[in-house]
This record gives sequence, structure tokens and C-alpha cells, in this order.
Amino acid sequence: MLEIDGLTRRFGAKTAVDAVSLAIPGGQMVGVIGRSGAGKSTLLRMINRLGDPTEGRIRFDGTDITTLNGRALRDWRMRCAMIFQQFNLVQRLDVLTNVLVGRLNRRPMLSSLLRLFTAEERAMALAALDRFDLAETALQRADTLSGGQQQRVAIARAMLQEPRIILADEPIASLDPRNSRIVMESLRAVNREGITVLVNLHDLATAREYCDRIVALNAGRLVFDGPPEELTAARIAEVYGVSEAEFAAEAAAAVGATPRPVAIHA
Ligand SMILES: Nc1ncnc2c1ncn2[C@@H]1O[C@H](COP(=O)(O)OP(=O)(O)OP(=O)(O)O)[C@@H](O)[C@H]1O
Repeated sequence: MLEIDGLTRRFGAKTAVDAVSLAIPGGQMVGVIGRSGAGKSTLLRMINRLGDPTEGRIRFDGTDITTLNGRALRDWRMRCAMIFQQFNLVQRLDVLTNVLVGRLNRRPMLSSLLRLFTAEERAMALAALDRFDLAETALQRADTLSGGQQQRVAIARAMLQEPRIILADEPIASLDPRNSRIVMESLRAVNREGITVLVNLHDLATAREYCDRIVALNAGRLVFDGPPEELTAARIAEVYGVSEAEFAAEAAAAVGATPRPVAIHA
């Protein structure tokens, strides 16, 4: 269980995340939506401790995440894998090595530095690639892969961390619809193994289709938290003051994506 309690992050006078509280049971797939600047990335980054809260607490299975440091913080970051819009692979390294990077924090310092991996780790990495239909790309440089393939490599790398949670920040914003579907299906598949997934999405239709629960932020505040079917067009208009089509167009523009046609849910 991930418990977020009164979480607040200020940047100067700006409150990016404003007293957000959420309890996320293990194994849930949660979509986080909101307009540009709503605080979605800031929220995800605090869970991974890439940013520290100004106020509030994050607990995971009872452990206070907000006060971790040193080895315990590194362990938490292993358990809480991140996926980014731009994939964040090491472009000049081969795909297999990129996936093995997911093991680095688990290795003694010297073998990490030398990138010495065991046969077992290599087998794990190959199995992860195979699972996402990428085994034949293992020895190619990462920069020879399409965006959709690179994002699946990033998911395979995350899986090598043996995470309890995957935090995905706009994972499909740079992908075409076909690759978006493949990547969301991959995230859903790992979620079904019991890994909690929190995914920031600009596209409401995708959030509705793949997530068990949708959390909506507006100006840092939690304005909706419920099952997808309750986030109707009327509810969007109520919490954001714009139509769903306007919300979709604006959110897509913010991440440089093409808006998907809006299916109307009255
Ligand atoms: N390091 C920072 N310094 C100053 N302000 C920041 C910083 N990071 C975020 N902000 C501000 O906090 C607010 C929330 O930003 P955040 O990136 O979390 O929003 P978001 O919902 O992810 O939107 P987007 O999809 O546009 O990134 C914005 O007003 C942003 O300008």
C-alpha cells in the first residue's frame, strides 16, 4: 500500500502539488491526469524521491519514504522504477546493456562500475526483452530502435529492477497510436503481475481504457479520484471548466502529441 498524506511541493511562491492525499493498494493501475502544470510530474518525482516534498508524507507498506537516505533510499529507488516520455536509454549502448542497467544498483560498486553482469542477469535481461518481443534487437544500439521499441526496452529495464511500483511519466506522449497501444498493453501486463503502476497521461481515453482508477489534478490539487466510468464528460467540465475535447486538445499540445478523437461519455 502506497499512502500519500497531505503531500505538498512549493517552488518559491508556486504550489506545484497542494496537500494531495491518496491511498493506493498494491497492484492497482492508476492514471494521473491534469492540464499542463497541474503537478503530475512533480507528484510522481516525489514518490521516487527525485524531488522532496515541502510538507506531507509518503509511506510504502508502513515505511516512511520521505525520510529515507543512503542505502535505504537507493533500495527504494530500485523498488520504484521510473519510465519517462523520452525513454532515457543510453543511445550508444546496445539494447541488452540498457536493460542490464536496471540491475546496476543491485551490484557491488566495482562490478557496477565495470558493468560486469552474471550469466543469470543476462538471461533475465534476454527473457525480459523476449517478453516484449525485442529479443532480436538485443545487440543493436538503442538509437537504431523506433520510439515504441525504445519505450518497451525502458519497461524491460524497469522490470530488471524487480520493482514493486512503476512510475511512468507520459510514457506514450511521443508515440504514434499503434505504439502507444503496445506500450500501454505492456504496462498493463506487468501490472497484472501485481506491480502497482502510476501513470501520468495527457490522454483521457487512454486513462479510461487501461486504468483501474483515475486521479485528476488541477493546479496541484486533487479534484477527482475514482473509477474511469465516473470521470464522465460532465465531470470533466465540472472540474476543469472546459469540454472534454478542449481538455484533450490542450493536454496533447502541452506534451507535443496529436490529440486522439474524443469518445463522448455523457
Ligand atoms: N524545478 C521547478 N522549479 C520551479 N517550478 C517548477 C519546477 N518543477 C515544476 N515547477 C512548476 O510546478 C508546476 C507543476 O509542474 P509539473 O511539471 O509537475 O506539471 P505537470 O502536470 O506534469 O505538467 P506538464 O505535463 O506540463 O509537465 C508548474 O507550474 C511548473 O512550472
